[in-house]
Amino acid sequence: MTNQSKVKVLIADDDPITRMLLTRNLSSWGYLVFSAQDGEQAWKIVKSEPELRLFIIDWSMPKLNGLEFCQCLKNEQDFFHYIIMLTGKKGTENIVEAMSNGVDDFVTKPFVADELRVRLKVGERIIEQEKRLEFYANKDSLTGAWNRRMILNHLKEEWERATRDKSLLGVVLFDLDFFKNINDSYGHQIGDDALKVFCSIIQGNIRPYDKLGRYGGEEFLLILPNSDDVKAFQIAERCRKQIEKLKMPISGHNPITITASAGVAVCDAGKPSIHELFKQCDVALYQAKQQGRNQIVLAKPTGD
Ligand SMILES: Nc1nc2c(ncn2[C@@H]2O[C@H](COP(=O)(O)OP(=O)(O)OP(=O)(O)O)[C@@H](O)[C@H]2O)c(=O)[nH]1
Repeated sequence: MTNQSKVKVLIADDDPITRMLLTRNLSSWGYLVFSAQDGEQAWKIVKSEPELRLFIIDWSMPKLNGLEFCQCLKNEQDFFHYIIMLTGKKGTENIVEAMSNGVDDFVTKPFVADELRVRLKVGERIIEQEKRLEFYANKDSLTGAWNRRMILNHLKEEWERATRDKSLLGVVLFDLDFFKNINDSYGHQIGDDALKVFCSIIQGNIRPYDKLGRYGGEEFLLILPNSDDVKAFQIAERCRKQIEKLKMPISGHNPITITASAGVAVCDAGKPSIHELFKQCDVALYQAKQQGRNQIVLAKPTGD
């Protein structure tokens, strides 16, 4: 198993012997272990390892104790974490206090390895279920792009950030060309495949912090933080070229090609408003369709 495919676990304990025992056991069970000697160090690791979801945390630690660490996690990150508190404390009162403060499971030291192992497995199962729920709530199940609600949320967040930081924000509204013909000629399944291929091409051409979402049936919104009009246009054009070049194999037919048109608009330090920005994209997209499709049009700023 490569390190990339291993489940990550953060252990935080001020006792070096516990850390050593945990690291040895967890590594032999196939986990990728991150180790911290206090809550503050644990918090730093959380910031640099966003995929961490599973934690074994001591209660009494210097700087930030286990319960405070839990509160930070729950307050600052809106995805699910599974936290096992491994502590010298015992008894109902402590269990109630820990679990009322966001801890998911409670194990008293000294731990029994086999028991800890199955408790970690429970955590992994719950995290997997939560990830599946997150996916269905936030993503378009066909293409894996953000769904309409989420991409509009992201647009609002990025617009607010650009306003605050006085930075640029590029937005691209894509629409597949003559998509109805694809469905009518080859069936809905091929239409669905074309949507998936389209999205994978775009995802392969954007930066990790850019966001692609399905705005409507065959309309997709791409958010490009810190991109001026030249950069946003270039990214859209690069995607368009790759889409037009692709030959989609279809059984019983010659491979088909798909094309897309897009409108690009940019805001600078929150100007224009989201509403206007979107309108500009829409007008530019309409123009791209009118001019013959398979092209990108950069919106003309109209003032807000
Ligand atoms: N296969 C499939 N088709 C979809 C999906 N969502 C929307 N569509 C189809 O997309 C087509 C969009 O058609 P139109 O709005 O007429 O646009 P178009 O044919 O792409 O033409 P232009 O945009 O003018 O180039 C419709 O036939 C919808 O049924 C989907 O999830 N899967």
